Amino acid sequence: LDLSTFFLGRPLAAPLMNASGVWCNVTNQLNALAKSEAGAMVTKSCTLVRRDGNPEPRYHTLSMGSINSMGLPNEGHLYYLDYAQQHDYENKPLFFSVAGLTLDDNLTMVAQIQDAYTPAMVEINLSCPNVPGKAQIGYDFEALDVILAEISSAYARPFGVKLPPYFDIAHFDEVAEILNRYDKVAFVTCINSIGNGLMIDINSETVLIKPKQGFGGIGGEYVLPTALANVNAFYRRCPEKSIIGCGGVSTGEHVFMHLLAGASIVQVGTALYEEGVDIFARLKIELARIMQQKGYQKIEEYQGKLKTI
Ligand SMILES: O=C(O)c1[nH]c(=O)[nH]c(=O)c1I
Repeated sequence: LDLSTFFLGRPLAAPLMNASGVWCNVTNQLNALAKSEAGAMVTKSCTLVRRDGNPEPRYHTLSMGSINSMGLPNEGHLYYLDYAQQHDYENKPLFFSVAGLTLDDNLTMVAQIQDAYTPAMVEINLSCPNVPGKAQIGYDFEALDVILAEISSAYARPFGVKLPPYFDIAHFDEVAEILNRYDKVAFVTCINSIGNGLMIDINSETVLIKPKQGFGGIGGEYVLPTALANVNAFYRRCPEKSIIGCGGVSTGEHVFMHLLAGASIVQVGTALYEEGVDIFARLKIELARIMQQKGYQKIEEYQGKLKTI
């Protein structure tokens, strides 16, 4: 079965890629993604200069997902720009995740990316929940408007945004209204982890991760319903934009749900962290089997066609 599809006019062998932050911090991880069955790939969100991130333990596997407070550890934007310059874009598209600590840092980074004439597509991360003292831009609607205006005028090409999960219809309406003011925002990636969860070890009566008194972003099975809702909410509200789905994916059925909800590409985070890059081959087989059972030849036949009652 043919799992090929298109994203912003570029061909993808499969609608699957990593979630930023997972298996994409350093070159050997990125090379493994480039060699994997993923149809696209994205770099770890980067800052202007290299960061160690938060003290460890900062990631923990949970019964139905994960909790993390990595703290934006990354090699600095020039490291990923070097990687982008040597990437084989015929093999698969590369997305470049940017998470500047200030608006100026974001503008400096996108200017450097623009000057490098790299085919990589920029995903502005507006939803990192784990940098102490930094509120998520995605939850500050005025700051969201300002950063989109500033980047739209500084960066001449289409770009995307990585949003936090929203939980209120009024917020879907308000954020979509802001996004729709910016034609250059070509895609929206929903969702980032559900911020500032807490899990407890009852034997030691202790939290599981060291940073932020144990508070961290929640991923995995726990977030699937929230991820599907955010994908579908923005798919319905932003008809001119493409949606990248992220959250709760570990099987072909989850991929199918995200595609039905309106995603064009589906990202894998927690399950990729746990299983490794071979997960993409497994998800392709499982998705192909579901399509075969339903008599679908192409993804476009059902993509975004979720029925209501
Ligand atoms: O702690 C992190 O590095 C992190 N962790 C997340 O769960 N989402 C993010 O966007 C980031 I930048």
